Amino acid sequence: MPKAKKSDSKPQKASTAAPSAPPAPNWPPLRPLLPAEDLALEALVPDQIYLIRNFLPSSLCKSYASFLASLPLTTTPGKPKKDEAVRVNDRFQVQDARFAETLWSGTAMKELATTRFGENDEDAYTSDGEPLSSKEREFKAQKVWGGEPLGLNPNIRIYRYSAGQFFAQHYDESNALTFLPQSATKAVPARTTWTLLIYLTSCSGGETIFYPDPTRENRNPEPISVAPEAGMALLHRHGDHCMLHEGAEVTGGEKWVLRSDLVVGR
Ligand SMILES: O=C(O)CCC(=O)C(=O)O
Ligand SMILES: [Fe+2]
Repeated sequence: MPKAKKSDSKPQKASTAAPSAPPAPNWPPLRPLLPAEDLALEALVPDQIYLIRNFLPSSLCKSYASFLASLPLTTTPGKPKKDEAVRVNDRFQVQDARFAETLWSGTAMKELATTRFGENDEDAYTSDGEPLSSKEREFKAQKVWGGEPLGLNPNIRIYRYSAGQFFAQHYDESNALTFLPQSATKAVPARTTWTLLIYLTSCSGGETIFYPDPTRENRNPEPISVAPEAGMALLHRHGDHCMLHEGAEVTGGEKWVLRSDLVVGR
C-alpha cells in the first residue's frame, strides 16, 4: 500500500489571506430544515465516525448544488506538494465565520453534538434508570470531541467530483486557530478535532472509505465504506486519531461535498 499522505486542510489565516481570497458567497438560506427532534447523531463507529442523516433535506441540497456550481471552482491538481495526497476534484475554499456559525447553531448540529450527545446510547441512563442530564451528556460529548465544542471551522471547502475524480488515501490534520464563539466577545485559542463532510448529492461510486488499523484481535479489519447520500452529514475524528481514508472514484453523476471541521477549545 502506498504511504498515505496528509490532506492539505490547513486554513488560511484571515489576516494573511491572499488579496485574491474570494469574498464570502451569498449563500442561500439553510431553510427549510427538518425539525431537530427528527434527527439523530448515529454512531457508525463509536468515537470515530458519526452520521446525521437528512441533516439537510434533499430539496435544499439540490438548490445548494446548483448555487455552488455558480462559484469559481478550480480544478486540482495542479501538482500536489511533496507530502500531499493526490486528489482530483474541483474545489472552492473561503473563510466565512458567519456561514460556519449558521451551519453550527442554525441547524441541529450544535444540539446533537452537545446537549443531545449519546441520547440513544445504551449507557444513556444512570444506574437508577434515570436518563443522563443534558450536563452529563455534554460531559460525555467533550470526551469524544476532544474538548468543549465551540463551533465549526470558518475555513469552508466545497468539492465537486465528476466521473473519474477521486481523493486518494490520506489522514486529515488537526489545525490550531483562534476562534470567536457566537456568544463571546473575545477570540479564544482553539483547534480542530473532527472533519465534517456534508454530502449534497448521491452518485455512483464516490464512497468515503475508512481503513481501520489492524489490531491484535483483528489483523485484517474490513474497510468501512460510506456511500454519499444527499443531505447526510458525516463527522470523523482527525489529527492523531484520524483513520486512513479516501474519497473513492466517482463513476457516475456528480459528488458535491461541503467540508468544515469541528472546533474545540484548547
Ligand atoms: O470526499 C470525500 O469523500 C473525502 C474528503 C476528504 O477526505 C477530505 O476532505 O479530507
Ligand atoms: Fe480527508
